[in-house]
Amino acid sequence: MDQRCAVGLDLRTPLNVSLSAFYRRSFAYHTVQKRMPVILTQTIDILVRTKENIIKTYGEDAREELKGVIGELSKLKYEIQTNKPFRKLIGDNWDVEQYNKYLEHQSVIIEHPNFYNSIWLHSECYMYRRMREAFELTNNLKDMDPFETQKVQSYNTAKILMEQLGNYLLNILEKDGDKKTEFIQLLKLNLWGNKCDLSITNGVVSNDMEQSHELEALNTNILCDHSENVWNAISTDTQSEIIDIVLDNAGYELYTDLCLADFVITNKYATKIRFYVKTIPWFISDVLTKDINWTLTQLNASDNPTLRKLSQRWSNYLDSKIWTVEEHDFWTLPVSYTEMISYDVELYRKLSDAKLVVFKGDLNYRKLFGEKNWSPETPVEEALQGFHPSRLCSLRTLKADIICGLKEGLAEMTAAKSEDWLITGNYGVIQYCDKVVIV
Ligand SMILES: O=P(O)(O)OC[C@H]1O[C@](O)(CO)[C@@H](O)[C@@H]1O
Ligand SMILES: [Mn+2]
Repeated sequence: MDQRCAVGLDLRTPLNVSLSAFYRRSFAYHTVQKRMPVILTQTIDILVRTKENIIKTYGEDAREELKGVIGELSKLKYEIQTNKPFRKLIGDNWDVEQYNKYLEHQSVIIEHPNFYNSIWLHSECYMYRRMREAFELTNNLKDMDPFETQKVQSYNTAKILMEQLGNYLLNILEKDGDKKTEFIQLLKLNLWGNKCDLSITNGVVSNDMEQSHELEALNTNILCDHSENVWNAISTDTQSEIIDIVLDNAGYELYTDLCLADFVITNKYATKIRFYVKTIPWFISDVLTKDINWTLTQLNASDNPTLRKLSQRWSNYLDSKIWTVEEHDFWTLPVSYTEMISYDVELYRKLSDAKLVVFKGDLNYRKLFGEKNWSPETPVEEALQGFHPSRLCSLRTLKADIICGLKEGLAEMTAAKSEDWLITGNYGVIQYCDKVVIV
């Protein structure tokens, strides 16, 4: 464990120590203090505003239950604001047991784990899992996604960008261009798709991406660019023909993921792509299976021929199992990926069968690199702390104060240009790590 208990409040996070709201100058503190209560307030607001629609969809019996859910969410907000200790989760799912075991283990290390003395990952995941619990314990609202309204808005905001990217994709799929250049271009477009995330904006849909026609200009903000290594990893033959993509957000980001996957399949760099989704509503915008189906239906109903064409191509990939959607509860546990082997060894083995595993987004980054305040020059291989199921790639725009794998001095230079460089989503990394075999 780290020295959280040994240092006073009001400090920046010490090096090599777990991120936590215990450190007042951290983004974790700001998140627990300001952002998490706002997310709960907004979710409650939406439920209240759309009450009649919800009842129409889920039936009259849902009326009282919805009240109960709103009550639970308000209670949770109060618990955060008054820093109450975490309680055990209720339910019979596998993940409930894992959360409770984890809490028990934490209680041995820290007295009464709570939002401000726990590892940030635990505090934040606990909030989303508690939100889920409120729905799960009802009879009629079990399947409800409280973030659906925001996801729909986000999809609608991105339509113009989707058309542009769709035209570009169909064009490069038809012509005999330089595949490496095209792949790297798509990879970078995909990276910037991660700027569109709803939890960082507290659920507010920004039209940032819509305005930014010059995505190219953003590429100068890639602080570590291993695109060439990623290209080499996909374009050289290995025993495996599978590429795994651990998805992050629905909306424009998901669309960029599907575009990249189409390019990979059409050009035969893999024969199969497995998309890993969350099994419960998560960090507002994270992809669930139903979001993929919904997206394809929307694209198919579009008045734009490019979007319709892509939807048909992608539905065919799914029907013929060239693309599959994979559900595992592990992804929403409050633990880092070094712990995957002990929580879900089958999943670790499954990832090992892929020729490359692509991790999308900021939260995956935090989990890949153990939610620690690394010195920015720490090599990626070291910060992975033994998590090497296969060749790994992380595409992430910076939205949390954790970073590794940067060249000497780059962190300081970037901070001098932009004080908030770690959290605005304006900077990105494309980081690659070869499979490391420990003998
Ligand atoms: O969708 P992403 O890229 O994983 O980002 C989730 C966001 O939520 C946060 O956890 C903050 O609450 C950040 O780490 C990150 O900005
Ligand atoms: Mn996300």
